[in-house]
Amino acid sequence: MPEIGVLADDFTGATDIATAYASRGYRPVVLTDPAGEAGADADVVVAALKTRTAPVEEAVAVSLAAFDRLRALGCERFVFKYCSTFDSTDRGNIGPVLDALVDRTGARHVVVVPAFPANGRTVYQGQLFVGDQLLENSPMRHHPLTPMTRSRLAEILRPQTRQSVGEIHLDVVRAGKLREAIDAAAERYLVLDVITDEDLVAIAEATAGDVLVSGGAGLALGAPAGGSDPAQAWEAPAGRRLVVCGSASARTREQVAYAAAHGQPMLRLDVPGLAERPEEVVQSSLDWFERQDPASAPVIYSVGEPGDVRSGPETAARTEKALAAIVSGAVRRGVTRCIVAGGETSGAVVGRLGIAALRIGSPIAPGVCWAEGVTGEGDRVALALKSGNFGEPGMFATAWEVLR
Ligand SMILES: Nc1ncnc2c1ncn2[C@@H]1O[C@H](COP(=O)(O)OP(=O)(O)O)[C@@H](O)[C@H]1O
Ligand SMILES: O=C(O)[C@@H](O)C(=O)COP(=O)(O)O
Repeated sequence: MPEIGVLADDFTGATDIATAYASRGYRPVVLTDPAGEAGADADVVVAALKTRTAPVEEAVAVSLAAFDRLRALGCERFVFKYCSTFDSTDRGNIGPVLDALVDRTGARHVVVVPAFPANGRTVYQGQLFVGDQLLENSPMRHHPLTPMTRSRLAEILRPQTRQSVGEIHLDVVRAGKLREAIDAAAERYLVLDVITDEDLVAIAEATAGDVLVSGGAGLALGAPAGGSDPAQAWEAPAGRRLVVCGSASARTREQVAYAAAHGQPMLRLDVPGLAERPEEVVQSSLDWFERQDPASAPVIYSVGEPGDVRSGPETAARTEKALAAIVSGAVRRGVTRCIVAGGETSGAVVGRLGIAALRIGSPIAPGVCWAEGVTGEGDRVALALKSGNFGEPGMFATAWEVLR
């Protein structure tokens, strides 16, 4: 029977926190279709949602439905997983989803912990840093869907919620009386400072009895050790490889540049062409893929440099749809192993493939792992759903090595 239910607001976030739980000795399963089955041995069930940029009402409805499903599966403690860079806007839905989950669970306090030190996300004096930069000065400032122009988390969250938001700073997190500080706080949501993994352990210990916590995969990294073998490698299906990138993030652009410099076949998706002739663009991309050396790992990407990002509300959705159609076509042409860069993009790809659940396999980098699913047509595929800003620059070439 699962104990922990996670609502992840995008698909890369879902495999990010699932791989963190696996590294702590838990047996997570990621449900990419809320109606999917968790399996008998899962102790953590992660519901992968595509709500990060959804309108508030839709995000709340989808999250509550997933919460009810997790509770029906037996989960008793819940994690609302959002991005380690707190991706949202004033009209964003982290606040409204939290409010709705508070109503459902009756939680008196909910911690807000996006920090993920291994990936450079830390919180100090309530401000989120990416490496040595404040969030607002980091490349997240230019994200096509959720540009982050402030760094103080309480200031980002307050306009989104009807609840009060406070902060608990590092000296208190480290003083050994964090539970008392949380209980004494007047505010409902509490932004916690975190600089190291030890701080995450202190937070996990202090909140072990909380019905609801919120944050990034760091919440799982601090969790007490579970009972199973962390190495859950499975045999990857034989077949062709493909990398698709719908992420405009700085790290993905570095990975694209690295792959190009190291001889991987590269195709830049014709994003402007999608407006007029989407099917033709998808078909010509698949024709290009078929012409590549079957032993290679071709890369199809939509942003090589920041100037490639096209504005317009339809462009992002069109690009996601095209990349999803390309992966689906490529799977029909023998692809069994695929890296997908970008959270929204990953949601579109997994949805199009008709995969209901993902089993977690070998870790690739902090926050990134191989995951296995079965498509609606019955094909077994290995996917690495990579957050835009995660992974080493060379991972499009090296990630395959950890796949058995
Ligand atoms: N050239 C482009 N112009 C405009 N939007 C794009 C372009 N390429 C990708 N996008 C969109 O940008 C969004 C990137 O979000 P996502 O896939 O979550 O990446 P990340 O993980 O970096 O946030 C997607 O909706 C994608 O379709
Ligand atoms: O917490 C994180 O940073 C990731 O798990 C995450 O949510 C990634 O989102 P994208 O960068 O949009 O892939």
